[in-house]
Amino acid sequence: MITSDRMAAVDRNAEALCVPRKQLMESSGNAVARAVRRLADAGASVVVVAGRGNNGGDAFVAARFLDDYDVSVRLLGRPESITTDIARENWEALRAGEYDAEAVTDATGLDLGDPDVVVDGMLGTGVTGALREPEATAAAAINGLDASVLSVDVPSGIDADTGESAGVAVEADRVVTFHDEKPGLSALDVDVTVADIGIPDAAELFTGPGDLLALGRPSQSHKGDFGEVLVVGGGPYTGAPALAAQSALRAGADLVRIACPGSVAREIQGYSENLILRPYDGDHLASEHVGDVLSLAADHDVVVLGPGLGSRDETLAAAGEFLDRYDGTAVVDADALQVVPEVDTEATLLCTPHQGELRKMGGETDEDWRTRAELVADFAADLGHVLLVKGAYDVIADGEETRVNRTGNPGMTVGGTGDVLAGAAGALACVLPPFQAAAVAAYANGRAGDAAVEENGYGLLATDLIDRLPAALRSDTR
Ligand SMILES: NC(=O)C1=CN([C@@H]2O[C@H](COP(=O)(O)OP(=O)(O)OC[C@H]3O[C@@H](n4cnc5c(N)ncnc54)[C@H](O)[C@@H]3O)[C@@H](O)[C@H]2O)[C@@H](O)CC1
Ligand SMILES: [K+]
Repeated sequence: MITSDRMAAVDRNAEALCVPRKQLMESSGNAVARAVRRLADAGASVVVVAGRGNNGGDAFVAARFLDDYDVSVRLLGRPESITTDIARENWEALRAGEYDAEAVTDATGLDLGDPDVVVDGMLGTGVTGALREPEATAAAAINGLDASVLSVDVPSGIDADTGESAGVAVEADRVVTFHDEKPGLSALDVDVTVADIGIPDAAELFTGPGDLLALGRPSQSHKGDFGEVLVVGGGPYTGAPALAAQSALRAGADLVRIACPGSVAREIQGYSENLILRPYDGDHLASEHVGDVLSLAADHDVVVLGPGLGSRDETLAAAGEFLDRYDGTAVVDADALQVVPEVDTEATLLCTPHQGELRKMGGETDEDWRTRAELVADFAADLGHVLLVKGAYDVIADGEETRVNRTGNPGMTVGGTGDVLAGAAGALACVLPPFQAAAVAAYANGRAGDAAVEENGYGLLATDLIDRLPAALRSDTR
């Protein structure tokens, strides 16, 4: 099963893995043509009704693989309004090849005749809301025929994720869907063929630019939409919570506060005017602070617990008590990680251990990343939390899904990069589910590190990563 959003991400990842979209479209169209061959013999009459998006593009390709059929293609709308280059190029191929391919601008002019087969390539995963004109009239016309109706990817008008339609929809006899089942199709009473279109497994297993699409920022965004993060850290180390906080801001959080000992607050006060401090007395986290930190945490979307906390017994005990009583979302990093296996919490945790910390948590690791991915997935399932295990290949697992991140470089073993990753994960967990937030955080953090090394060579500083996170989080940057 794959959702439309995930399919778009995988499609983009495939492109980044040297399998361009136009090749996917060619494979999709070819799969549709093969389905027509199973429905009717050569010479049969086929009408292809195409929309202006890539669903239509697939249908144009299918027509090219049916030269021994009596095929006519009807584009709903003007050719100039075709929304993608790859669909337009496939339209132009039909026109250049003098296929029977015409554009109709209103469905009243759409005369489908009495074909043996109709290929419904009007709309696929790009549909939003009830079918508008001319698609609505065209769908009704298609439903009125006694032809075999074959829908491309999804019956037009049906939401691929829910199987529902907001109005009229094509009643298909058969659907050829691509790459993987769509959740909404199993709800329909229709024969579904899942066609392999050559998307490498790597496009799903490895993080890539497609994973950033989920971050699309709605234009009309308001302050507070992108979340408020509370960093709970500092103790023997003062820089770590500041790095995590600045990273959370750069990764898109609207506001970040740091709950830290007074001794730490005095140190980092001058670091940056972007940091809002909530000091508690003393020089390390202890159980008497837990109540206040919990009520502070309640006013934030995500907590980042751990940077620079140190590993005094009473600090670890306090971290454990905080997690026992906290029921929100928390990124747990550094010294706080070791208490996670003991806590029994309602909280949603996103743990970011390196391999040494993973072992201290009771997990197993392995030099080979494939073996490591399996071990981490099993441990995540046992823990019941999301794990992001840092390494040359980062492994992200929640017990159901596993993803591997290949961005990053040896220069990133310098101190502080873990705090930057934790802060970025905290900001992303405000706007994404924790597993996705972890995958995107690993991908962007490594990408920022690669950009830093590309520009300055090795000798990377954690602050170099922070400055490069915004670019690393944009799916349009190369
Ligand atoms: N994502 C992938 O991996 C692949 C996708 N492919 C095809 O690409 C399709 C998705 O293409 P697109 O994203 O371009 O979207 P679609 O082609 O599904 O539809 C987008 C077009 O329909 C219009 N539209 C949206 N809602 C409408 C409504 N309610 N009434 C009338 N018109 C409406 C939009 O304005 C846009 O022009 C998939 O269904 C599949 O057929 C394939 O090429 C293979 C690979
Ligand atoms: K369709």
